[in-house]
Amino acid sequence: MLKIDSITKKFGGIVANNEVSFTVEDGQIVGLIGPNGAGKSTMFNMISSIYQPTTGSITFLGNRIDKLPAYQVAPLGISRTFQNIQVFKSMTVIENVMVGQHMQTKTNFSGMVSLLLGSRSEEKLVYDKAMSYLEFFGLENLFDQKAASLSLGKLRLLEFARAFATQPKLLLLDEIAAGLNHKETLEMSELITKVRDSGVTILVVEHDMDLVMRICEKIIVLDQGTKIAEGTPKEIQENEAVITAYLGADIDSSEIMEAVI
Ligand SMILES: Nc1ncnc2c1ncn2[C@@H]1O[C@H](COP(=O)(O)OP(=O)(O)OP(=O)(O)O)[C@@H](O)[C@H]1O
Repeated sequence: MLKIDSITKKFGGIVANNEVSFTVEDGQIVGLIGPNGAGKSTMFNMISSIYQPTTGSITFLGNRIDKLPAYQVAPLGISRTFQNIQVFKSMTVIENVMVGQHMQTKTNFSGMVSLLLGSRSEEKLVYDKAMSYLEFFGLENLFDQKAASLSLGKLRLLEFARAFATQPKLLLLDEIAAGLNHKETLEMSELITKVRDSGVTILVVEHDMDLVMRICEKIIVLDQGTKIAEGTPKEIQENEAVITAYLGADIDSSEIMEAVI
């Protein structure tokens, strides 16, 4: 589904990604991990075309996307959430999801605004569909609440629901569990798996190792811009380069995973 081929991204003298290559297969949940500053967000920003790579290529479903502007990449079937949640805080929960749906209807954004105002016959259809997304994410009882009034956990769910409502083929989740408590993180893990089971391929950037190890089939590890490991959760937990990158020291691998997890 997604092929990252020898991607390098430089910001002046800083090499944020250095010759990074990996693939994401259809139906997988893949984790992109690494210590702070490893280049994870930069990679996400290139896949969603916020940045263009300095060199290398990104292919999505057989099409080169690394030179496309972001507004052309999203309709191809890539959606994302952001580390700093980006929902419309003055809109209600259901309105946020309806806006997320606009790419999948014949209605453009201004049409969607009139739709939100209730002037189109398509409204009920879009509203009902939005409500079914809210039910999927357990947010249906909050449908008429302003997003600004939601807790962090519910806001993360709302952003997830809004991204899912665009009906992506590939969903990029950027630290979706950041700030969540243990119970919320467990629920988020189950939700991510449920979304994948509904037919969406998922790439996650995540610092919560418990979540990553539980849900990912494959994990890519970056350190200082360079890919240092790739493998199953078990392989990654036993990888010496990963252990050293996280703790900056040579210690026993059983200790590291306790420390990291
Ligand atoms: N727009 C930018 N301009 C200059 N340098 C940048 C820019 N974006 C990222 N960098 C640098 O690129 C490197 C990789 O940053 P990036 O944010 O991708 O890492 P990360 O793995 O996502 O880190 P974190 O886990 O802390 O979010 C860092 O040295 C960062 O300072």
